[in-house]
Amino acid sequence: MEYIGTVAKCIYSVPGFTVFRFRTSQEEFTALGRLDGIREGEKLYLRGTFENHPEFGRQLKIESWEKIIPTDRDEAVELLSSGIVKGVGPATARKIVDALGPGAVEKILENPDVLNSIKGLGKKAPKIARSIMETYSAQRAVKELVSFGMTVNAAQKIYRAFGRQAPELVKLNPYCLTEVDGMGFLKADEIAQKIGVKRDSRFRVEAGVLFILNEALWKEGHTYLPVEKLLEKTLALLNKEYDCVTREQVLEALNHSDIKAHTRGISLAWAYRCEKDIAENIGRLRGKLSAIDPEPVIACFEKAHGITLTPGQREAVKMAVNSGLSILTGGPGVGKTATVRAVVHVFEKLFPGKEIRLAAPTGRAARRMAEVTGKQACTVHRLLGIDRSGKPAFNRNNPLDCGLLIIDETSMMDCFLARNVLNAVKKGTRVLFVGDPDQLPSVGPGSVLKDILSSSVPKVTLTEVFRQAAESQIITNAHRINRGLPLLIDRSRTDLFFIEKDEPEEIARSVVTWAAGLSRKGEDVQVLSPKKDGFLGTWELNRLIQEAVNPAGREIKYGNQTFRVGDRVIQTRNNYEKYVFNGDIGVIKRIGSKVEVQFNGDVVPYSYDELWELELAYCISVHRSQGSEFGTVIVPVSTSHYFMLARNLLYTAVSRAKKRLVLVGSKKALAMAVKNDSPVKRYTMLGEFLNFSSA
Ligand SMILES: Nc1ncnc2c1ncn2[C@@H]1O[C@H](COP(=O)(O)OP(=O)(O)OP(=O)(O)O)[C@@H](O)[C@H]1O
Repeated sequence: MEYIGTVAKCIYSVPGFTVFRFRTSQEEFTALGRLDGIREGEKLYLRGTFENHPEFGRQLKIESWEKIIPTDRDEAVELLSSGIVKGVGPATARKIVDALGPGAVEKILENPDVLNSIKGLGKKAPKIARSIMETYSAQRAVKELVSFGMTVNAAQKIYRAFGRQAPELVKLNPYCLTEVDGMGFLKADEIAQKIGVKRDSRFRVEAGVLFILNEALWKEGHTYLPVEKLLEKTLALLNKEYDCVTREQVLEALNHSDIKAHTRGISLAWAYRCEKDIAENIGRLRGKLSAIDPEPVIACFEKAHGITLTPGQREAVKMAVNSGLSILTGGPGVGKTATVRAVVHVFEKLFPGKEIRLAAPTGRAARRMAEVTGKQACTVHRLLGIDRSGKPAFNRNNPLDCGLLIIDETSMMDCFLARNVLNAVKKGTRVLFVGDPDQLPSVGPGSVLKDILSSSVPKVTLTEVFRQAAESQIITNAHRINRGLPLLIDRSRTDLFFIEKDEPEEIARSVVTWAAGLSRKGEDVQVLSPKKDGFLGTWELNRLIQEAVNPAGREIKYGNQTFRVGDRVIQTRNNYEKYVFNGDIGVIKRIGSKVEVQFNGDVVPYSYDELWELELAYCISVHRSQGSEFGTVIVPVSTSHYFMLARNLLYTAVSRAKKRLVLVGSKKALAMAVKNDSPVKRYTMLGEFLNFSSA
């Protein structure tokens, strides 16, 4: 349906999205869509379809729109005197239209100098011209960008990023589009071809190299690629359709300021710098700070807690209180937490008055740390005071004021977070990293914990599983998996179940029955899947479990997901404005003009346009579950995701379960996963930087 009318009232507006009342000669209604820079009183052409919103009723969802340039005298006067130019009222507006005719606005757009010929406008002339240009420039730029072959949405996004010069910039180098959120190389390349950029242009080759390095960084965690690998991937990308780019051209493109060539290969310059910073910080912080014998204080701790620390735990306490930087590692149930408690106790006695800070990369891990140590713990983001723009308040110039900093779940720290943490530590502070290197690597780039472990930084690895922990079949089997041994299950006990099913459909049905049954009882239950797609992937299992546990109620559709009040959801990116982070799990409390999600007490509103940040969380990926523990964990194990069946994946999934683990699948798949110990190697520089600096 198409409509022409005027904007009667703006109701809600954020960049790229506006809700307003629209008045045509027949009726007035609410319209909403991806509009920018519209004002009350403006005349618009709208095309869209009416839909019925559960709360706001009938409203027009705009598919395309245009500001109409007035062509009759009254409309031209109305526009010019509508307030778009300060100080221009009806009299001046009439003067302009009298002089330039009913098409005055179009004439000004074509040649702003026409205003100079009108007597009495004086200094107002350039101001009027600028306002008119601005009013219509977005539309003109968007139109031109659309003519390059992009969608209106994409064109608006690009206009917001580059402003009025967007079409010129895109014509000059369409690969500048890769700087715009959500506009990768492939899209830019498509546009470049449409506007006739040569396939072997330097811009294209450079953009191709940067694309491959970014993909390697963000999708596979590599902070560099060996030259041959980079060449192979870049040439495959650029010569996919036609053989047009040579090896030499790619090598030449490596002389780009954003690219760093080094002994091992090629990095993005800033990623290289990041690992270098980590190594420099470690060099700055490491070393012996004291030579205290903590034994007498350890004895007090043992008396107070009624336990005797093992030799490994004693060594770890001694190491932590005397070293600038040290690492404590080990699998589940080996006494890491008890050691952390001892370190805190001993440090408090040895250095009274010095502050101790505890933190972990995720909210759930931080809460667990606080529970088990009885001390306050926070997320690393909060520790560093990371602000809305992602910048930390604590850094090299404004370091944290504490004597001891303990970070748990360090296997989850990617190189950017690790750099930020270490930047914020002043010399003299003792830093203890605690983690399990056999867990999956961090979601983000790098292999920080493993790389530091490969250096000569002081470390203690605990291996003995304590009696209490050994009583748990979950813990003993986690260790068996880690050692490549088959699972041992005592069916008379209730903490570990293996439900044997072969077909993916059967597995899915059983997973849903278990998940729905336990969550109806109010238990803390989490399904973990190795992948997103397919019958046993997170998308499909979420849909099935939602159907079983929350089939009806107030809902909102976004993409291929339906969110309902009561649904469990997960945040999928760090949002510093909302202070909600990748991996935080919440529950939808209300769906109105905003979707309100409760994360541990805080209710956070999401506008429709922000719903892409959320996913249903009845089932989440094993990667996302890192650093969290759940009462019951249910894991489908099928040969249908055989390529993902790696030992560290199963180990991570299993060790997320606190009280009960339910494995559903085939024995063959389970055996394959346990056997497959060839985790994909990440190409990182940190190990080399550290070994070089300590050599
Ligand atoms: N020295 C000790 N003597 C006796 N029991 C101990 C000792 N150290 C730890 N424990 C007990 O062993 C169990 C496991 O210890 P802890 O929770 O510290 O392990 P963890 O490595 O932190 O495990 P997870 O990573 O699974 O949390 C706990 O019940 C703890 O109280």
